Amino acid sequence: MRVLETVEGPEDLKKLTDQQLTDLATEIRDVLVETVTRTGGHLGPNLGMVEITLAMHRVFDSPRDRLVFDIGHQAYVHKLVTGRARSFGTLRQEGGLSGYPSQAESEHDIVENCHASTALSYADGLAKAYRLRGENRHVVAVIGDGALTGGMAWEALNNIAAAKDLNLVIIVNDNGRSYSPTVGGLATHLTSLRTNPRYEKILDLIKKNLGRTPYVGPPMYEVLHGVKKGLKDMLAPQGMFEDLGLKYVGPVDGHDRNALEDALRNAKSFGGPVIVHAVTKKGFGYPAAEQDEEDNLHQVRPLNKPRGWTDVFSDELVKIGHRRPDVVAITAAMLHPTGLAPFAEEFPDRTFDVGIAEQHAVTSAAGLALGGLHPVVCLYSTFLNRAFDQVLLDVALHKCGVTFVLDRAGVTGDDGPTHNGVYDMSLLQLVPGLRLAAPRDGKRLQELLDEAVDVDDVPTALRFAKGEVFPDIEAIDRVGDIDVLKRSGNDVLLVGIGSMVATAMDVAQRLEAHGYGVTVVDPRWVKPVNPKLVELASGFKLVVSIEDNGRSGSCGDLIAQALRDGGVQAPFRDFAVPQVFLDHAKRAAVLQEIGLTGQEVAREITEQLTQHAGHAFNEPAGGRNA
Ligand SMILES: Cc1ncc(C[n+]2csc(CCOP(=O)(O)OP(=O)(O)O)c2C)c(N)n1
Ligand SMILES: CC(=O)[C@@H](O)[C@H](O)COP(=O)(O)O
Ligand SMILES: [Mg+2]
Repeated sequence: MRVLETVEGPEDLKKLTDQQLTDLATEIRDVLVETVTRTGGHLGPNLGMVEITLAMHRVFDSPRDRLVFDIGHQAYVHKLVTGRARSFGTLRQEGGLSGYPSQAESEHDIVENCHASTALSYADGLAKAYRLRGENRHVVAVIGDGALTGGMAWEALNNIAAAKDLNLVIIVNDNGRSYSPTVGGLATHLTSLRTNPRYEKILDLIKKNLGRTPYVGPPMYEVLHGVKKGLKDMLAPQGMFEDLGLKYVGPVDGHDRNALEDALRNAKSFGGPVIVHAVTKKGFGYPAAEQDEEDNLHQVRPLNKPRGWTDVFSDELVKIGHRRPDVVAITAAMLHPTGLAPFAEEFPDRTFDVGIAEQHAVTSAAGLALGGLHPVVCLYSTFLNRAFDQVLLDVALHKCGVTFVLDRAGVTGDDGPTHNGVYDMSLLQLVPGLRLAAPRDGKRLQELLDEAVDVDDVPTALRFAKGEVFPDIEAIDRVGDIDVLKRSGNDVLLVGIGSMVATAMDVAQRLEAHGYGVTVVDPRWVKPVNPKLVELASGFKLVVSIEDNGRSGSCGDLIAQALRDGGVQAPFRDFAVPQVFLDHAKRAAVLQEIGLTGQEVAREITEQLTQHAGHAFNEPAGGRNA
């Protein structure tokens, strides 16, 4: 029987011998590789978290002690040792285990958000709550070196450093990488802490001569740690964490479970906030992941992926880069996944990776624009959420010609509710002056990107879906900036937005089969609403919009407003994403679930038309029948 099969929960870990724990770590790595290469998910990060997770669960008592994982993509081992080994094969599948912590799955899971740099703030709050409630419980936060480049982490550290009596242990999982090499002064500093050669040599000397320090409790550890610390202070720069007033333990070999347990026990007994700096290797124990210089195994994806929206963007931006020396690109630690690597290859001096720091990325872009350049800020749609104020007041207020390229917009699916890019059009429609485009296919993405970078007096934004780019849908006519894609009559005007234009064409076919005359248009620039769209709408019995954005504050809202303001009498109906957190599943399954399919939309429109057959629709112009 495998050791893993004997582990139903953390208590079982505490009974295992050293050899059994070593065997367990091997078994866990085998399960991770076998499962994640099949289901997709975060292989590299979790291979690096095996020993840290085992040590955490052996030293602390989850769920009484709370374990918080930053981003949460590194919690697979935690799931395996908290009763979910048997269901681990359902990882990221519809109805199966989430790829992130989930309160519904286990009492051991508490933080589900996988937007980076939040763990220390959650932990700060939890530790304060336990202190105020008089509960003697520890909080352990695991944060990666990448997530530590996020500003929110430093807001939390600033508070934690001043709170000497918080039972809080922060494990910095330092593997030197995020979704690309971790950047900035922090990365350099962490490197200096972990790789001072003289310090390392003397450290090895101590380890060899003193052997493995038997666990003799804090006194001996303090003595040895003092010796090590003295060496480090003498040989390595004073750690910034200690400069902040935080107790710092490390660097600890993040794959030496015994050393980790010693460090965590010492931290646990300290009675105040402690940073344990664990040095790990992303992908540890699986050579393909260890040598993964482009982080392709950070998130395992299908091999030989078809040409995607990201590829189209990536190629077009390089072309623009050649003809426009003022165009520069910014990424927030996502150089490869946002397709900026080719641009960085061609124009290394015009590519800025700011770390996981979207707020800084946006306002730095404002600075670049004010300095006479045209920045292209490349983010996943969902990560723009945290930089809304910067878009509004740092960019748009100053009428900066910044172009935002929002990849993974719309329902993305597998990564669950915190990765669906269904808020960007709602947020951006609030921004005065900002122009927003939603390309329906690769050719329009190229066109609209070229148009966007030519706008220098207001911000522009493009948003497109995750995955394979859609086949080009050519226009049969153009009304102003609006592409007319189909024209068979004036019963229904279908306004398709971006990636949902293909769905609108499907709806049109289904309606025509019921004898209705349908016109399908793609506005291309969805904000501001094109006045020509209002003119066009006045000649129809029903106006419908279909989009892959949240319904609240949707493009549909904007169109409804424009129709009302334009005095259009035709009733209006918008189809969008309902205001709920959507569980993880494939994109198509999620769209089916929320009724955002050609079949369902056509059914609802036919029902409405049938109900009102022959009558003047009783809804006021721009009214919402949905
Ligand atoms: C706000 C935000 N921006 C970007 C991401 C995308 N993302 C997911 S994992 C990751 C890298 C995290 O690096 P690190 O914290 O060092 O953890 P590691 O994967 O190295 O274990 C990034 C950038 C995110 N989750 N949240
Ligand atoms: C960047 C990030 O958060 C990923 O780790 C997440 O899983 C999204 O993955 P894709 O890059 O495949 O959209
Ligand atoms: Mg990292």
